[in-house]
Amino acid sequence: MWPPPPPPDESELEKSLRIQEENIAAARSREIDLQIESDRLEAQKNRRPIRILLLGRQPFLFHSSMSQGESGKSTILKNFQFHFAPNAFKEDSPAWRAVIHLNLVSVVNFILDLFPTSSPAQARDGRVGSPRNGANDADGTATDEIKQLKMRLRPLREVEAILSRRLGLDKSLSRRASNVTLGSDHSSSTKPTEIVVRSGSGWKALSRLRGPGGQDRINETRQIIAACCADIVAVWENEAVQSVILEHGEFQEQTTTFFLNNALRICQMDYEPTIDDILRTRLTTIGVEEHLLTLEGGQIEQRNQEWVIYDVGGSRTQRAAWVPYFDDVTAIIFIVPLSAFNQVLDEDTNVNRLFDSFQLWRTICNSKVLADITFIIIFNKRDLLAKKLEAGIQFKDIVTSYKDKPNDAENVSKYLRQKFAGIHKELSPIHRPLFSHVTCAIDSQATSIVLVRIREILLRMNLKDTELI
Ligand SMILES: Nc1nc2c(ncn2[C@@H]2O[C@H](COP(=O)(O)OP(=O)(O)OP(=O)(O)O)[C@@H](O)[C@H]2O)c(=O)[nH]1
Ligand SMILES: [Mg+2]
Repeated sequence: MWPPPPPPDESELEKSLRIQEENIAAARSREIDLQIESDRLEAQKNRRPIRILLLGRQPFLFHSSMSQGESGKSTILKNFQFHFAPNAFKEDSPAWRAVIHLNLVSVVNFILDLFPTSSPAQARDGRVGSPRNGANDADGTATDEIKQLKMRLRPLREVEAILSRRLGLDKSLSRRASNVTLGSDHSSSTKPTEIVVRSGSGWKALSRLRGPGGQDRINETRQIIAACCADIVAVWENEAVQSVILEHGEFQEQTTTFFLNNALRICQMDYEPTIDDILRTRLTTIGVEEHLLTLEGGQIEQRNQEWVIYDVGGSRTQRAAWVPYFDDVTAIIFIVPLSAFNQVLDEDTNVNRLFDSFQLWRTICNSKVLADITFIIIFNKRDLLAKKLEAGIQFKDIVTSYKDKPNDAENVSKYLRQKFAGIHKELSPIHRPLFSHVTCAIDSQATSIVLVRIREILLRMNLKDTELI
């Protein structure tokens, strides 16, 4: 017990000396406490942030066809933010709402553009069509219902323009097949706009800005979308639209159909994006994006730990840009889209995407600069792999070494894990660990289990690096 009780026969002088000593000791103790606290804060400040490089394939943006959904780097990043920094993630909600609205509106505009109000032949001759209700005319002109919807939904053009501007959308990179119609060459592209944002453009902050009329204009778009709700739903439910969509398998794969299926909810004035909605957004970023994440939960030693996550472009032309980021990273998370096994590269249609991932993985494993770095592989898009295999696509037709193993997602994932682990082992002169996980990044619940494991690995590696263990 401090201070100890006074001796029973203490004189006045002894008492005053004792109190003086006790005060000095108490002040000293306070000083020590303050020093400990300040050392702790200093250590925290100097604590090395965990640096993570997210690698995987990225689209090659200057190809004439629309790029397909990629490995899911940004989706994994969103999962990290949602699980480990939920408050900061929530603050971005208005920005995500704008992106979701833009995803929805651009796909609606795209669909409407597929139906010309007059056929190309009529447009040439100046003839007026005689469309039938309920189905698309044989010559590709819009039906009466679609014509009316097109007219009523005209304000969505302005909404798309406003949202694109507010989000800093890069027009020179975003391609849209607005001149593609069913009456003309619809085989060339039936995919909606690819929304492209240049890295570092601070789009989240931009969409929140209260610049001259900034927030007002965003609110205006929300009102227009709410007013158009019934017509947007009608477009999606229209028979002619559905038959066009069904015809084109590629469109089916687009996550944008998710927003159309949920249009009624998303178009409400009081709509707040859910995590599922946010994980489905499609926002292609080119260049290197740096994201700072301050852990909000976890164990005491993990709290306020800073993570810097680099989302790095993966197309062949962008790979030289990676090199400066290799320095000083704690870990590389390499993302392989499992479903890409039967797709080719946009930039070279002779190269299968899966084989390109093998090649890329070889390069990374071979790199001397990366010799001491922790490697984590995420095999993503398990759901889409399962869908393709269930639809009858044979994995062994593309990867012949698979031979007669069962054509299901579990066995194919296992096989690919072994393949990638084999390359890693072959290219590691001395033993180094490899952590691999299979995910479906749009399933936040299931992904959280993987992320918690990754966090443990990263913290362990970081402590080892700073020689604390
Ligand atoms: N079905 C399914 N879709 C996914 C999965 N992971 C990501 N997606 C979707 O795939 C699309 C592309 O994902 P992104 O995370 O943007 O891919 P990325 O690697 O960042 O792509 P780029 O930035 O273009 O290189 C998004 O619309 C995601 O919602 C998954 O596991 N399953
Ligand atoms: Mg991305």
